[in-house]
Amino acid sequence: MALAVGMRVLTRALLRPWARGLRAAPGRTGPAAGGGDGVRCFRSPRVLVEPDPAAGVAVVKMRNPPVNSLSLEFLTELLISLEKLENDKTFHGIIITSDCPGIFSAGLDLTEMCGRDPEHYAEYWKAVQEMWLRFYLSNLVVIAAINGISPAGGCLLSLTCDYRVLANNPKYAIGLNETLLGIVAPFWFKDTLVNTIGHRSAERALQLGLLFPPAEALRVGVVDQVVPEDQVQSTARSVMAQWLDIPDHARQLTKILMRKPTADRLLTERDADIENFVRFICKDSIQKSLHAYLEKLKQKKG
Ligand SMILES: CC/C=C\C/C=C\C/C=C\CCC/C=C/C(=O)SCCNC(=O)CCNC(=O)[C@H](O)C(C)(C)COP(=O)(O)OP(=O)(O)OC[C@H]1O[C@@H](n2cnc3c(N)ncnc32)[C@H](O)[C@@H]1OP(=O)(O)O
Repeated sequence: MALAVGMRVLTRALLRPWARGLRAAPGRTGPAAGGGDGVRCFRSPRVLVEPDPAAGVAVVKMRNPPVNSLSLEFLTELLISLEKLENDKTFHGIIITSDCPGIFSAGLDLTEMCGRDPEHYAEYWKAVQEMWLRFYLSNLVVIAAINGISPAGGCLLSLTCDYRVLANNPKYAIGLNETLLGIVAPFWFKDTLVNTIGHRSAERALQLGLLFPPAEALRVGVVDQVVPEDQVQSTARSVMAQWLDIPDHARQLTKILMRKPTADRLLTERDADIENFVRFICKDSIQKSLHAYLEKLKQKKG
């Protein structure tokens, strides 16, 4: 009993620095509907939360069609959903997955980084940082059930999770492919990849902008498991059950021990990182290449 209380105090002390200033901004979430068992179901236009209170797990489905690009509004809704689940003692784990067929997330929303003013770029980048910090340091067990392609920011979101299950579909690929767009993955994207697959593999993947198909993703360690498409959700559920078997305080403290130095680096350089991003993204050459890339995506259909 005394040990459990001591652990709770220690956990709070360790988590406190991240709790401050990391609250999600108010957004357009819909009213929470009371479930029959007293557990709240969260709804918002772009995030569907399916709670399983008996298991202590919620499935968070991203539905920002057509490609789950991480727009400012979508990021805000994701953060609010995460915060609500973290604040509800019923939940110990979340599974993040996509409601858009064939696409986990197309990454950062290119329209947020193209043709806007510096204030907008700063606001957007702060939201991207927030997404990374909040998911990376979440006290919940977070498992990615990756049921579609997951480039760049989509891969980053997966990398913040504790475990990644990828559907074995040759059309799907995952990786930080920023260099292919003529942009540079920021240091905290890089650090997260290095922490996951090691320095040498990360260097090669980042320089070449590699998007790994399932077998390669598993071999290099970008994902932990590749399973048939129809088993992605059930596999995520059974992995979650294993993780939830571990005493929560011990697991949470270990997660923080492992991730704190990486998160601290961004926390101490957060404003400078925003300034760097704004300077970089405002460059004519970068704007031109992002614009051309967006046009190419649009013309692909026609
Ligand atoms: C020294 C260093 C100093 C400083 C560094 C400082 C800062 C660093 C600076 C920048 C870092 C930025 C990091 C960026 C991270 C990112 O995530 S960038 C985004 C990367 N994503 C991609 O490249 C994916 C692009 N999309 C696709 O490849 C395809 O859309 C798809 C494979 C995901 C899906 O293909 P389809 O199903 O065929 O769908 P369509 O291609 O037809 O797309 C439908 C629709 O959606 C629009 N769209 C697609 N992706 C995005 C996106 N990421 N953002 C916004 N919009 C997107 C696409 O244009 C189509 O639009 P419409 O034609 O329907 O209008």
